Amino acid sequence: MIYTVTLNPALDKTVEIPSLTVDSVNRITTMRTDPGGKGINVSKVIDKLGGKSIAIGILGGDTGRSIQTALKRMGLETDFCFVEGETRTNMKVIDPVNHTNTDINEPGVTVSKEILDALLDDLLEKISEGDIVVISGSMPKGSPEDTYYVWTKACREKGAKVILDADGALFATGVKASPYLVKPNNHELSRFAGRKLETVEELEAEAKKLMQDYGIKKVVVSMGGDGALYVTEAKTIYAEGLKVPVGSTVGAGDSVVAALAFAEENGNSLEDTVRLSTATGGANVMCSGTQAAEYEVIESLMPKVVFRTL
Ligand SMILES: Nc1ncnc2c1ncn2[C@@H]1O[C@H](COP(=O)(O)OP(=O)(O)OP(=O)(O)O)[C@@H](O)[C@H]1O
Ligand SMILES: O=P(O)(O)OC[C@@]1(O)O[C@H](CO)[C@@H](O)[C@@H]1O
Repeated sequence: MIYTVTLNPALDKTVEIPSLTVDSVNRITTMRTDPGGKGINVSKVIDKLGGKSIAIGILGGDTGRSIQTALKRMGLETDFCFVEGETRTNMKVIDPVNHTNTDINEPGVTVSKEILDALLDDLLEKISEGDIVVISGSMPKGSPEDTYYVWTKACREKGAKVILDADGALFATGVKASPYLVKPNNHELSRFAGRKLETVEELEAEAKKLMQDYGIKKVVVSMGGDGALYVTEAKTIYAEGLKVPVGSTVGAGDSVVAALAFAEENGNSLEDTVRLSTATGGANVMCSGTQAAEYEVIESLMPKVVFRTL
């Protein structure tokens, strides 16, 4: 089974504002809302790929209830813990004239360490050897900085494979617990390295260093429209990004993580994983908001994926 952990979900409100201008009145031309937060997006995409997952995490208030209802309506299995406060609403502003995507993310609810510990205990009771646990996104206020380290270590000790997708200090502490796979984007990996990594060679070297230093088995470095680098002990593959019409790039990384988890569960070869992840990423950027792409679109893109072993 695949479990996705979203400690700080969000209702994503995606609005279109042609020629967005700061210090001025801006008018919205279209808008949509989607249940979001990185782990939740992963669960939505796994479902489209034909897989099953259980989405866990923390929700609060009417916004939290509307997210839970939307996910149930999609047929997803969930097991969220409800806390005091209101789950955040994140604004995603798309400017179709200047081709920009601007994220305005709220901080989210405040939680206590006791709530996090209870949620982790609950997860540890559910998981067993061979399960996949996807831990991604930011954490609610009040969470200790080492939360992803603690969760990764505990899940790993139960024999689960942890996929970690986080940024900054959450990533830097999380990797110390040896997750199975990490998926930083090139900017996140640069921040971790403390210097700008520009070439594929520099990104591959840093990914290999991560694997050596922390015992991580696989590192996937995504590079937006420039594709992704898949680094394993056996080989490294570079996949070009697909040329697709862009609806919204928000959640592109989550869709790649979903494909990676799904491929891992199914024991896919690295080549098949690369094809599926690239097509899933491409199909999802064609969608508006954080809507998950239909499998037919993903399938139609698979033969177009271009990759090479480095
Ligand atoms: N403009 C684009 N055109 C085609 N494919 C894209 C584009 N942007 C992203 N992708 C696909 O999605 C994958 C992940 O994108 P990206 O590197 O932006 O992830 P990310 O930074 O983690 O995203 P996010 O944090 O918004 O979820 C890329 O490797 C690529 O396959
Ligand atoms: O604030 P975080 O947790 O880092 O990111 C949250 C978020 O931007 O990530 C998803 C896209 O990846 C969105 O659904 C959501 O709004």
